Amino acid sequence: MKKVFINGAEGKMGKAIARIIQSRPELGLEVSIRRESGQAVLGDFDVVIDFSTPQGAQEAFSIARKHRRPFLTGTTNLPETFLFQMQEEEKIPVFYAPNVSLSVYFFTELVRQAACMFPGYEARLHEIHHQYKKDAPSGTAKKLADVLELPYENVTYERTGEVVGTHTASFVSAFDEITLTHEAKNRDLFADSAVHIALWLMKRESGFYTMSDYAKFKLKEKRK
Ligand SMILES: NC(=O)C1=CN([C@@H]2O[C@H](COP(=O)(O)OP(=O)(O)OC[C@H]3O[C@@H](n4cnc5c(N)ncnc54)[C@H](O)[C@@H]3O)[C@@H](O)[C@H]2O)C=CC1
Ligand SMILES: O=C(O)C1=N[C@H](C(=O)O)C[C@H](O)C1
Repeated sequence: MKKVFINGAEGKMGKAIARIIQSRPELGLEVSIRRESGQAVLGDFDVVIDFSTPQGAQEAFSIARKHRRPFLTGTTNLPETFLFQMQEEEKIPVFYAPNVSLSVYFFTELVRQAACMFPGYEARLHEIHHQYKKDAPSGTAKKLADVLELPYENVTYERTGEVVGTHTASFVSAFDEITLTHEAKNRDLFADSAVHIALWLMKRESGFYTMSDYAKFKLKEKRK
């Protein structure tokens, strides 16, 4: 059994990840550490999965480096300096994605292609999330804004109810409008993917990995 250290363990994502690990023994994983803010880490672990806060992610990264264990974070709104630090990492495998879902990765590629297909159209982005979400716009919306070369200030957003996460890219002209929407219906979309990425990350060399690396691996695996 491989031991998983969940950082932000009592949060919405932390709990969903623990539930998936516990309900699927065939994955060969067990939760060995559940860390919340300020807690010391006692015990052994093979991989760190972090969904917490920017501060929590940086603490967990330091712990992963100290113990030389792979580190996966999906925490959003991370400072540029920390993103740079992760990108430069040479001691351990590190994975970061503002959205760990493969379907969102391919949705982002669709949006990239649509932007090429509709030059001269005005690109717009709108996202909707649950009332508890701390950052805005979402990490996913910022990634989509980068793809569309839109300033983050132009992204519109709503915070309401229990919405898991909806992202809409529109291409607008005076005569028509093309709309692409990804709607996450359940947080397990992210939690299940995070668990599979962690399994994959444990087999990687030291260095920095993103969804693009993971998607390439999955596509190759499918072709076999
Ligand atoms: N990359 C992705 O696919 C996804 C990313 N997220 C991101 O994950 C993060 C967490 O999301 P949720 O679980 O919804 O939030 P949440 O607020 O439900 O959970 C965060 C947890 O982190 C804990 N925490 C706070 N400071 C900490 C510290 N210093 N060390 C360890 N734990 C600490 C909190 O007590 C809480 O239990 C957010 O940044 C969110 O945007 C969420 C869903 C998917
Ligand atoms: O906080 C959330 O819930 C989510 N955060 C991520 C983001 O900021 O893009 C991903 C997902 O949309 C859910």
